[in-house]
Amino acid sequence: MKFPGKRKSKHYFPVSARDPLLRDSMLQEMQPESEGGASYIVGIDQTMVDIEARVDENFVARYGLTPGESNILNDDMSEALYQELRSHDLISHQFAGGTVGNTLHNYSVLADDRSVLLGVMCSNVKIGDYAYRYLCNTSSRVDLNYLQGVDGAIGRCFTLISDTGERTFAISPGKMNELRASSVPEEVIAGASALLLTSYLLRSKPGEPMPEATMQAIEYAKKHQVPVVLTLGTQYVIADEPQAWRDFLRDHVSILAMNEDEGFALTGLKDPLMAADKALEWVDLVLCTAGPNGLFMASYTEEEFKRTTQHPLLPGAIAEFNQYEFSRAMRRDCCQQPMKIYSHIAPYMGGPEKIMNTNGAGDGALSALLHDIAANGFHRSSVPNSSKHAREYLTYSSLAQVCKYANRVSYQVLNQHSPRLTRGLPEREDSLEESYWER
Ligand SMILES: Nc1ncnc2c1ncn2[C@@H]1O[C@H](COP(=O)(O)OP(=O)(O)OP(=O)(O)O)[C@@H](O)[C@H]1O
Ligand SMILES: Nc1nc2c(ncn2[C@@H]2O[C@H](CO)[C@@H](O)[C@H]2O)c(=O)[nH]1
Repeated sequence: MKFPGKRKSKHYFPVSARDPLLRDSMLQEMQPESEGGASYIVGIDQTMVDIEARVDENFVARYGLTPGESNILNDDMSEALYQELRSHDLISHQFAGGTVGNTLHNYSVLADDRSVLLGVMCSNVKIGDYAYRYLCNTSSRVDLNYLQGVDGAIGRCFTLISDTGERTFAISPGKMNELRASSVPEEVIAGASALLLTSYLLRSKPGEPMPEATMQAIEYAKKHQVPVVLTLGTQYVIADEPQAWRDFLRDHVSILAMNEDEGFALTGLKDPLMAADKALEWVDLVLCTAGPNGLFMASYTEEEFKRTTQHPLLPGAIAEFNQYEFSRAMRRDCCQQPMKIYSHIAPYMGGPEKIMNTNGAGDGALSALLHDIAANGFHRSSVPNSSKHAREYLTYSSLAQVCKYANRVSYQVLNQHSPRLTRGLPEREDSLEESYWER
C-alpha cells in the first residue's frame, strides 16, 4: 500500500503533536505487507466498455435520448446507433468503463494495491472483442477472480459528445445486470475496507438479478461493519425518486459521492456546500464535486478532538465552514459528541490548460478518497496501538488533505483522454504539500 498522495512522513496526519517515541515503536511494529492484502476495496459494477463518439446536436434527439442522461437502449436501437457511428466513422476512443470499474481501477493504480471487482464477464472471451478490451484495460491489481461468467456480451456505453461538449450516455446493457446474489462472496465483503456501489445498479429490467445481488452485498457489509460507499449515477436517476434515494442513503450508506447536479436532485439545494450539509442527515461523509468550482467535503468528527485549520477561513452559506477542516472524518455513531466539519478546494492549479475529457473526473476524486480510507484500514491493522486509532476514524488524513488529494487526481484524469488513470501520480510528487501550489 502506497500512502495517499505519497507524502513524506512530515505530511502524515497528525502533522503536529507527534510523539517521536511512539513513531519509532510504530515503525518497528509495522508488519510486512502480506500478499493476501491487509486492506482492499470491493465494488460491484455493470461491466461495460465506453465507446466514445463525437456527434452533432440532433443525433441525441433523433434517437430519443435525454441529453446529459445515462439512457438505456433496447437491442434494436443499440444496433442502429452502433451502425450509424461505425458507418460515419464517428467512434474516436474505446475504453473499459463503468463508474465503479473506473474507480476501482484508479484506486488500484494510486494505492498500487488490490481491489476486488464483482460483476459479470463473458465466459467465452475472444481476442479483440469488448470483453477482451475490458480485461486488457483494467489494472492487474484489480482482482477479477470473483467475476461471474455469463453466456453473452458485457455492456456497451456509447459516450456521445455533442458540439457543445455535452456528454450523453446510451447504454446497450447486454448481460451486465445478470449478477446473481449467490455470486457475491461474503468473505470478500467482510474483509474489505469499504464496499463501493452506484445507484445505476438498482435500475434494471424486471427479473434481472443485479438489484438483489446489490442488496445482498449491503447485507454482508452491514453484518461485518464495512462502510458502504454510494456514487450517484446521474441527476436523472436520482430525480425520478429523490425520497426513495434519501431513504436508501439513511438505511444503507455511510459515504456518498455526487456532483452538484446530483446533489440538487437529491436535496433540492443548488449550493453544493448546502447539499453536502443536507446529505449529512443520512450519511457520515460526503464528497460533492462541482466541476470548475472544485469540490466540497462534509463529515462528522468528535467535538473534543476537532482541529482548527491553518488555511484562510472561507465565506459561504455556512460562515467560515472550513474552520475545522484539519479534523479527521468519523462516523456519526462513533462520536460521543458529533460535530459537522466541511472543506472546499478550488481546482488543482486552476484546472488543466486544455481539458482532454471531463468524463470520469468525479470517479477519480472518489478513488482518492477510497485510497485514504483503505490506508486508514491498512495502518490500523499494521499498527493497531497507534494514537491515530485511539478513536474509530473513517479516513487516514484530515478532510482538508483528502480534498487536496481528490482534487489532484481529478486533474490527472482531466489531463488525459481516458477516465482510467494510465499511471499513478508523478514520482516526483513524493510531497504533495510542497509541489501543490507551484506551477
Ligand atoms: N472545467 C473544469 N475546470 C477545472 N477543473 C475541473 C473542471 N471540471 C472538473 N474539474 C475538476 O474535476 C473534479 C470533478 O469534476 P465534476 O464535478 O465535473 O465530476 P463529475 O461530474 O462527477 O464527473 P464524472 O461523472 O464524469 O466522473 C472537480 O472537483 C474539479 O476538481
Ligand atoms: N455502472 C454504470 N456505469 C455507467 C452507466 N452509465 C454511464 N456509466 C459510466 O460512467 C462513467 C463516468 O462516470 C463512464 O465511464 C461510464 O462507463 C451505467 O448505467 N452503469
